[in-house]
Amino acid sequence: MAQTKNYIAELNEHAQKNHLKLRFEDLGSDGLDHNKIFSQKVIIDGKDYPKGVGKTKKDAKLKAAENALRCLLDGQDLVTSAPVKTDINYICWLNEYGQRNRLTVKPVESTRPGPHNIIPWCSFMVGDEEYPAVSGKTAREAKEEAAKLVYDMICGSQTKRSSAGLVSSSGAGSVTVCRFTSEFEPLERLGKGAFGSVHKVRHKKLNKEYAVKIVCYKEKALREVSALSDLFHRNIVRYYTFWEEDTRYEGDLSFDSYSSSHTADNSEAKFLYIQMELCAENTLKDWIDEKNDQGLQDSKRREESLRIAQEIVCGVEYIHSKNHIHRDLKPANIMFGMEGEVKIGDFGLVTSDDDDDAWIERTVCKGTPSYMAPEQKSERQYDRKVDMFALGLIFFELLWKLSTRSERAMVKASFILFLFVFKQKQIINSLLCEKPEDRPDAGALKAALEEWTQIYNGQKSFHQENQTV
Ligand SMILES: Nc1ncnc2c1ncn2[C@@H]1O[C@H](COP(=O)(O)OP(=O)(O)OP(=O)(O)O)[C@@H](O)[C@H]1O
Repeated sequence: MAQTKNYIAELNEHAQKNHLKLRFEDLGSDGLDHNKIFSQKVIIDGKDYPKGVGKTKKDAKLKAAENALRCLLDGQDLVTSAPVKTDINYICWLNEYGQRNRLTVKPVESTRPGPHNIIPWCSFMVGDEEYPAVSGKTAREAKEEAAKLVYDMICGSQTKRSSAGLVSSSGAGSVTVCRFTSEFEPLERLGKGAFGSVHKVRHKKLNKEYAVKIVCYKEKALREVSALSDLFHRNIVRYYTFWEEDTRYEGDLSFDSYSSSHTADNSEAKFLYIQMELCAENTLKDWIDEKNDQGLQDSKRREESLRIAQEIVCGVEYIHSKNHIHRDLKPANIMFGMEGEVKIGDFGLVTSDDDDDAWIERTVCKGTPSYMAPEQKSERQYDRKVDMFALGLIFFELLWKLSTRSERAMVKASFILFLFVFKQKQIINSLLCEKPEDRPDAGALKAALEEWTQIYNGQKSFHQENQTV
């Protein structure tokens, strides 16, 4: 069962830390004895915060604390003592709420004798939940008041904020707080891919930085989340959580063209927000470009390349051990952690490879064309060896200045020379085999790289010793 957060304790702590004078005010109750509704509000340094309502005093207090915390942490405007005027049609809102959540919404209208005349009363049944009855001067007013009460209890009297990105409105009068901007402070947009964008954010309460990727729910997003949540490895970008929102973050202009083509005709379209560890801003693509600009095929580059190659293959071995195929390995999808360690990211095309021996039928042509294995471009059946082919090309780029596709093709053609120079014959040659079954798996590649490193280090120390004699 989902646990309610202790907003009262959190608010007390916040007030203590910031030397604020905090008190709760009991606003009494409404309704009949068996079906009362309680209200409370928070007053901090003499200022009122939105009231909280609930079926018990404790619920109302909790809701009031939650409302105040939201205001304080988001910097939301305070409510004034004057009632907030809204143009929300509460009955419409309630009907839409019922439709969205597949709950029946039924008004229960009645009349009760008053001191001078008959008074109309109304309450609502929403699903199995019976909300308190309230009275009005007319039957319509009683119904509206009853719907407003349900709205207050569900939304906690939060008033709609006008600033962009903080509230998402998903229908006439419907107001929901956007989790992205209420929990996080967006700092900058880090990247924009074909399906969405990635933002650097700060968690407001934890004061820690993360990356949040926002993608349209219907595309590759769920596959990405599901794979990431299976994976926990030093060389794979760490996943924390995801959530779904009806709308995109409004500060995210990258969706403008996307949303018009993908969501305009689909009011059901939702967005997934994926919270991940924040990596350094430079990807492996930037690393390669930088080395190529320096123009040297020096020993330092070879040493660093070897370390990077080893870490990539460790990550890939782990991905394969969990029966996943990445399918889009390329330098732009390989990032670095804050200590320089490799972090494989972008699991948007990941697929499962449950059967070790069988070639599973897959969608043709998924991945980035220039890194695709031959069978990935043309055949419906391929396996994890497509990742090994991409690794072969990545290793080439790590070691050599290959800036264009034609250069890459040329090096493949003058392969013998390349292999002779670097004694990498078996490894890279085998990774780029046309036939997937001839390519090594990640475990064999890792072992070969370790051997290569030992030989390289041995040669290096031999060379250094000879130079110092
Ligand atoms: N965890 C992260 N930390 C820092 N930057 C990140 C992180 N994840 C992604 N990025 C940045 O955002 C860019 C786009 O991310 P990503 O590749 O996941 O998006 P995408 O929409 O799947 O892209 P593509 O079109 O390449 O498939 C990356 O190239 C990288 O620069």
